[in-house]
Amino acid sequence: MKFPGRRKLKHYFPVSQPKPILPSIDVQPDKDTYIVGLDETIVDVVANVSDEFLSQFSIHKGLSNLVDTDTASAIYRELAAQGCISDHFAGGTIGNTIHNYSVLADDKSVLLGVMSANITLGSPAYHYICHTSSKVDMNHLQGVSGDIGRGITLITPDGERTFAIAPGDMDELNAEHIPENIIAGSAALVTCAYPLRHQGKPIKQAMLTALEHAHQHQVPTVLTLGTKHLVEENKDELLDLIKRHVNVLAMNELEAEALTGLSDPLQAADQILEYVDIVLLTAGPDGMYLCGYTDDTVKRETTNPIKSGRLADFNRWEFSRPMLRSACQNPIKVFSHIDPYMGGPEKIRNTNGAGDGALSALLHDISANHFHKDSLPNSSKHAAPFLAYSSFAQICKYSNRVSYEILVQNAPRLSRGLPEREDSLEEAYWER
Ligand SMILES: Nc1ncnc2c1ncn2[C@@H]1O[C@H](COP(=O)(O)OP(=O)(O)OP(=O)(O)O)[C@@H](O)[C@H]1O
Ligand SMILES: O=c1[nH]cnc2c1ncn2[C@@H]1O[C@H](CO)[C@@H](O)[C@H]1O
Repeated sequence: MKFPGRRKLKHYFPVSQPKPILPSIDVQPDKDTYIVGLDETIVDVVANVSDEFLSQFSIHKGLSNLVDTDTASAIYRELAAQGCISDHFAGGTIGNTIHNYSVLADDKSVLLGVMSANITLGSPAYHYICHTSSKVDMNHLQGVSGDIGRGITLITPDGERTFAIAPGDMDELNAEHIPENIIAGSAALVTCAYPLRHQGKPIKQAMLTALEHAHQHQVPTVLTLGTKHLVEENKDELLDLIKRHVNVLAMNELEAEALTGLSDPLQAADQILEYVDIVLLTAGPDGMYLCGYTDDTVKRETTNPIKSGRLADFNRWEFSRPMLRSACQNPIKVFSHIDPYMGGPEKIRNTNGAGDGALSALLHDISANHFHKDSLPNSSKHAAPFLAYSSFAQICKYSNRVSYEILVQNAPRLSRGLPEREDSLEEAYWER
């Protein structure tokens, strides 16, 4: 082979040197830092519609609606006839979260779920694979004969997104495809409550098995609630699952209210902290809350202005780092809140995936702590068994920033990482 430019022969094949080790794509539990996500694999079929279109098919705005095959086909036909399907994006709330994690961390993650065994051009599975980061290890997926799920994503003129979900084979994932060793070596396991609405399907048991493995191997477990009516319809079962298996619970304010009956996000988070160690609660234009525990001996006071809501001076200890409640001798609750980055974008393209983006940033912080602890166990950063690398306030900033990035684009997944250094917020703000 001829190489371009002038080279010395000995540089062509440096046989006296050991072969360079090529980075492997497969996750290696003893070497890599990674997270595992279990999801209903779904491709989002995006269409812009009017509010009347939603009423025509009795679709509840802002929520994830399960539809049967006939209704899905009728919606699809109508959208195709009106020519308003704009895109196919890989979706699924956990698929989005771990893809974003891999983009932000520039590191590996593992996806557990199903995938069509035979993928044809233009099929849902094809779109899914095309739009997923190569750092997401898909070697543990279960092959199925049919299609993955289709999430018809209906965007109304206000930018709000509503789903009509046609499940396909997305719920066929079975417990035999849950690799215990991969979960045991991970920095966190993240999954969602959606499988609970498919009671007779194998995915529910697969999810429980994954959570049990994580629990057994002291891997932090993260659950996201999905959508409001799912919480309303499965509240008791969900609460039971949360109390037994979940460390970090993510939700929006509607799901928090459905779970607790409390419309005030702070009060809802306060109550949910009786069951879990960290609560990530996103509240659309009202920003987000990150709440949890730290030990009294390592609490740190904020230098930000003190805020009060239904709880007085609630953000006082937001410069503390999260800990498992069981790891604290004297646990204290910590609450942090942040308004949308730069007051929110001037134009929201699509809110789809904004909450998933926030969660991926939190997961990145948790895995960074795991990595740092593995590399430098004696560092003062690990003087106490913290769950995350940064403080509640800092994680809020990061999560909020990622959500902003999702709001200004059409897809629910990041196409690139965040800039290393942000412009000064003030300058960028006043320039626009
Ligand atoms: N209208 C808005 N204006 C400003 N910021 C917003 C708006 N909507 C969302 N955000 C930002 O995005 C974050 C997450 O949004 P939201 O609460 O809508 O998530 P979500 O309902 O869980 O979304 P999804 O389920 O689609 O991932 C908010 O905490 C906020 O920072
Ligand atoms: O029933 C479901 N199961 C799994 N993911 C879902 C379901 N409904 C909607 N989404 C996913 O949620 C993401 C935004 O948070 C969307 O990308 C959509 O695919």
